[in-house]
Amino acid sequence: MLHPTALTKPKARAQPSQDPIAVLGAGAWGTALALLASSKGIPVYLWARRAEHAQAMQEERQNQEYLPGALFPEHLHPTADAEEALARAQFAVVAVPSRGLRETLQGLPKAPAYVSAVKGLLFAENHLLRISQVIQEATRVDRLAALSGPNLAEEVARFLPAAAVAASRDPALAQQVQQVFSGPSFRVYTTHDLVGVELGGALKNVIALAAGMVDGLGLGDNAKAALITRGLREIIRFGIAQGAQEATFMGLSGLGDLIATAHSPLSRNRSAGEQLVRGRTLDHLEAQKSVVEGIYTVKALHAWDQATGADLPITEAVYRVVYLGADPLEELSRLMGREAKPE
Ligand SMILES: NC(=O)C1=CN([C@@H]2O[C@H](COP(=O)(O)OP(=O)(O)OC[C@H]3O[C@@H](n4cnc5c(N)ncnc54)[C@H](O)[C@@H]3O)[C@@H](O)[C@H]2O)C=CC1
Ligand SMILES: O=C(CO)COP(=O)(O)O
Repeated sequence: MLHPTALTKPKARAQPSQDPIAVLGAGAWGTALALLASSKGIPVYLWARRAEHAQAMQEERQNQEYLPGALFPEHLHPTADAEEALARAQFAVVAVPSRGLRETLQGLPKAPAYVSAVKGLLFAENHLLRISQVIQEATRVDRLAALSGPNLAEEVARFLPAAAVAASRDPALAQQVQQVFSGPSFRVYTTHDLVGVELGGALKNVIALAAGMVDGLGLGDNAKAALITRGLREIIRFGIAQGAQEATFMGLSGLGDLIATAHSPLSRNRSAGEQLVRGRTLDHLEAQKSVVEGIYTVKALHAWDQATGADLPITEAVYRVVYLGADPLEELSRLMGREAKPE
């Protein structure tokens, strides 16, 4: 059911000139993106790895498992047949969690271009890999983009207003993505800063874990504002060292996503942080049905920090709480007691 304040959903109009897209991964976010494009009349093939999941979505015309209640428009075609999904796709949106992504892509037919909707990072063979790099390695396709921003899937699927940024070094691809997903409830900007957009989306999950810890410990709004601000500074410092542009992190995929994720009760990363300080175990969080990407991103960043000596104090504190069982209040005093310096 539509939220009373939802913007007018566009009437499904057939646009035969628009080629289909494939969405790989029928979780909450893949499904929300599929809804956005298909509600504009663009044929969307939503690929699920499990045949029974695809079949259930075909019969129920919704994704009961990951996004219940959002009914599928006629142009949304759930399928477990990757050949069918990718046959005529102008591009494939990748919405599979970072773990298992490489193996998943290696087993599928190729698309002419890929758009990462994944907010994660991998560390392998002493290298930190952004998701577009993992996609490139797995598919050998060079036309790559990322779509990122403050986009909680449940809100996007209810056609509540939201905005995102489509990043690609190929301006035509960024515009293609912009055109496919733009609509009355979803405004898409473009940028060429693929590195910045991917890093902003991935690293904010670590700060969201910390924000959840602040909530769980009842440390207050001043503490959370300080964490978000200093967390953003940490993201910017790291991002610039990786070749990103500072301005990108002040945009939707940096500050914007941090605000949404660090505050929203819908964010799985924020609530994972809250649950951890209230005694939930890492095993429990990993066993949950829905992915908590920050848990893996913080591990990858820690490995990178160990290998290179990057300066990531908040990230390291989160790592120690999540993986070493450190006391979050001790980690906080360690952060508060760091050497005094100018802002
Ligand atoms: N949920 C959200 O609000 C948003 C999520 N994202 C990002 O999108 C990505 C996907 O997230 P969600 O759709 O929310 O996750 P989800 O947990 O709702 O669904 C994950 C989907 O991937 C499948 N899957 C799980 N492990 C797999 C594997 N090893 N190989 C192939 N498929 C696998 C699951 O069956 C499920 O269909 C994540 O990187 C997340 O950070 C980005 C923006 C918003
Ligand atoms: O990336 C998101 C919102 O932009 C979703 O955050 P969670 O994965 O924490 O739910």
